[in-house]
Amino acid sequence: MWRGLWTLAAQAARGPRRLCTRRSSGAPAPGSGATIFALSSGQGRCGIAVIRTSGPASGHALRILTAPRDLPLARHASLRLLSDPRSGEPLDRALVLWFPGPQSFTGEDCVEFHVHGGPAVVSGVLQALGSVPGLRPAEAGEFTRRAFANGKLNLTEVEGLADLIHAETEAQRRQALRQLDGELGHLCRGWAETLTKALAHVEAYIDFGEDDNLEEGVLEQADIKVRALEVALGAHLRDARRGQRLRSGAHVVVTGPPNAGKSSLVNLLSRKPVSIVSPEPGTTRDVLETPVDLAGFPVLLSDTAGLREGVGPVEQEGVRRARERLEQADLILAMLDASDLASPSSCNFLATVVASVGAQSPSDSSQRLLLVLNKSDLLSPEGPGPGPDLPPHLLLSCLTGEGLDGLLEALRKELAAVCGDPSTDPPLLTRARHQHHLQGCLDALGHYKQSKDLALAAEALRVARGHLTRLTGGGGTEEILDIIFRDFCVGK
Ligand SMILES: Nc1nc2c(ncn2[C@@H]2O[C@H](COP(=O)(O)OP(=O)(O)OP(=O)(O)O)[C@@H](O)[C@H]2O)c(=O)[nH]1
Ligand SMILES: [K+]
Ligand SMILES: [Mg+2]
Repeated sequence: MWRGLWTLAAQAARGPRRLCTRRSSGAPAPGSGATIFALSSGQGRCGIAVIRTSGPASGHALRILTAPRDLPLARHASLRLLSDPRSGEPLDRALVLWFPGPQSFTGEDCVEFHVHGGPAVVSGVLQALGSVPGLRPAEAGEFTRRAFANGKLNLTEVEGLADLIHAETEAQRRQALRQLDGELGHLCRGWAETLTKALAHVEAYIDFGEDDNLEEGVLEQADIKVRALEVALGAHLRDARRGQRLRSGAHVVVTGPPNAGKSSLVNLLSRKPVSIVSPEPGTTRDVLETPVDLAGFPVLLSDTAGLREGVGPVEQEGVRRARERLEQADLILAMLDASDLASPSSCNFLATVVASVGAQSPSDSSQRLLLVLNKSDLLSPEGPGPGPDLPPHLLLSCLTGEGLDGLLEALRKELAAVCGDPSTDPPLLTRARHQHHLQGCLDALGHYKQSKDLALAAEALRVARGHLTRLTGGGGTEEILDIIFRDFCVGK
C-alpha cells in the first residue's frame, strides 16, 4: 500500500515543485519579446556607469557596438572600444561582460557595458543601443520581472531584492539579504510539502477506504502534520508585525513632563536640530517626526509636547496630539528630569504613563517602554541616587552625553524585540501580503479540522496549500506582480 501512497504523494508534490519553472506571470517568456536596455547604476556624474541589456538581441548589440566584433568570453571582463553603429563615431573605451542565457540574472542573454560615467558617454551609448533593431528601453523593474518569469527568483526573493535596493539601515539590509537568499520561500515550500503529504494521506483514504490494506492511521498522520503546521504558522503570525516594522520603521515616541529634555534627546539621537530646545516649559506643541537609524534599526522618532494639565488651548491641543501619538508607539521613551522627580508633573507621569505600560505583561502588550532620567549632570556626585522606588531606568545627560552609549545599547535590545533581529531570528514576514497568505492557510487548516466530509477536508488542504504557493509567486495575478514590481527603478 505504501507504494500507492507515495505515488500519490509524488503526484501531488509536483504541484509546488512547478514553482521553480513558473511562466504564468504574463511577463515575456524567455527568448521571446524585445531586448531591453537601461542604465542600471545611479543617475548623474560618476566614475563608472553600468548599462545592461537583456533579451535575444543582446549578443548582436554587443557585436555591432564593439571592436573587435567577436563575442568576448562568457562572464569575463574584456576591454573594448565602443562606437555608434550608425556613424562609427567612438563613444568610449569600456569593459564589457557577456552573460549568455540561461546563466544570467534574467535567464536571457545579457550584456553589461561598464562605461565612464559622464552624462555624454552614458547618453551616447544608450542612444546607440536604441538604434539597434529589436532593442528598446526597459521599463521600471523589467529586468527583475524577466528573472521572475524565467524562474530565476521567486516572489519573496523579488521582494527581498526590492528591499535590498531600498535598505537604509544595517538590520534592513540583513533582513533583505536573507529574504533574497530565499529563506522565507524555502520555509513556505517546506510547509507546502507537508500539506502535500497530508493531502496524499487523505486522498489515499478516500480512494482505498478502510477495507483496503491501507496503512493504519493514515488520517491520524495527516492530522498530526496539520497540527504541527498550525503551531508553526501561529508562531510566525504572532511575530508578523515585527518584520513589517523592520521594513517600514518602528514608531518610537519620546514623552514626559514639560522640560524633561525630550527635544534635546530627539536632536541628539537624530544628530540634527529637529526640535526647538528652550528653558521654557511647553516649547514643543506639534508632534515632530523624523526618520532615524537607531543602532542599525529603522525608526520613526516622534518628539511630543510635555504632558501637563491646566494650560492654554494651544498647548492643550499639543498634549492631546502627544497622547494620540503615544497610543501608536511601538516603543515609548519615557523621560523625566532626574533633578525634579518629586514635582507633581513627574509623579503624575510615573503614576499614569509609566505605571500603565509597565503593568502590561510583555506578551499581551505590543508596546514597550524605556524610562530615562535626564539631566544626570545636575545630581550631586556624592548625593543619593534618583530614588529607590523607581522602576528600572537609565541615567542620561543630554548636556554632557553621559549615558548615551548605555541608552543606545538598551535601544538596540528593545528594537530587536520590536522589529525582530535579522541576525538571529527565523525568517520574518515583512509584508502584509505574507501575513494575509499565512492567515489564509491557517484558516483553511481550521476548516480541514472541522470538516466531517473527507472530500471537503481534502479541498481545505488544497486551499491551504494554494495560499503558500501564492506567497512565493505561484499562480500570482498580474495585479500583485504590478504592485511588487512598482517598487523597482528602471534598470533593475
Ligand atoms: N543641565 C541639563 N540641562 C538639560 C539637559 N537636557 C536638556 N536640558 C535643558 O532643559 C531645557 C528643556 O529642554 P528641552 O529639550 O526643550 O525639553 P522638552 O522636554 O523638550 O521641553 P518641552 O518641549 O517644553 O516639553 C533646556 O534648557 C535644555 O537646554 C541635560 O541633560 N542637563
Ligand atoms: K522646553
Ligand atoms: Mg520639547
